[in-house]
Amino acid sequence: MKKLTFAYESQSDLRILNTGHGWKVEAPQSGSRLEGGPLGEDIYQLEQFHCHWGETSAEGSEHTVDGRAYAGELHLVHWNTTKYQSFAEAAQHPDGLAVLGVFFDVGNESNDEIEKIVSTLSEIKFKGQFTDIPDVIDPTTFLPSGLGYWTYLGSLTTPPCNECVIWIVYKEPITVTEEQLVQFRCLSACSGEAEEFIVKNYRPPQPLGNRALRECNA
Ligand SMILES: NS(=O)(=O)c1c(F)c(F)c(S(=O)(=O)CCO)c(N[C@H]2CCc3ccccc32)c1F
Ligand SMILES: [Zn+2]
Repeated sequence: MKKLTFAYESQSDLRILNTGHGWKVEAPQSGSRLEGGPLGEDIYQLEQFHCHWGETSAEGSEHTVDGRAYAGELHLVHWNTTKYQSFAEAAQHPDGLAVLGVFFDVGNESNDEIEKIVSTLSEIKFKGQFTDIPDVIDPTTFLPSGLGYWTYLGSLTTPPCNECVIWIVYKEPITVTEEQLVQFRCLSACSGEAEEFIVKNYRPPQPLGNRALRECNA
């Protein structure tokens, strides 16, 4: 496969939302582009990013490697702007979306970019709340140093689970702290006073079936 190439811009004025299933950062009309690798000749534009976690650090990722789960997984969701006019249209086609997955390992040093997200979570405790992220976010800082990845054709892991995703999962995890994951788990799934914490929001891996998995050791 050709090398995966990023043209990621630092993003300011990003909005973070509590979806009731977790947090997501919207980057509409972002100038951040992804191409190459398994993406053929098309250009994919960053639409949003979010992440998945578990109630303990023994679980939380939506992919496992030889059966091993990681403490969480960041997803950078892109859509094919070469072929389709909107995200919604792209989500109806097998080559519509490209989602970059980055595993979280728990370690001692907190991830500064994730800290910019964590510092806003107290303002979006309840479902439906949103706030602006004051800092500038550079999505490339979420990526591990080693850019080897696995890729396969799969689906959204959230309803409607359209089979429209070219998954690109990095082999090397990034490090976050237990405290950062604890903050994720303090988000509430409800909009009202009732507090039902989003302690886990990952979908367990599904059978690979006859899907072909390819890898690139960048
Ligand atoms: N793991 S995943 O990458 O499959 C995945 C999610 F897991 C997830 F939670 C979300 S969401 O937007 O936070 C909640 C559902 O809309 C999306 N959002 C996608 C799905 C629908 C939609 C519509 C507009 C923009 C992004 C998305 C998602 F692509
Ligand atoms: Zn996801």
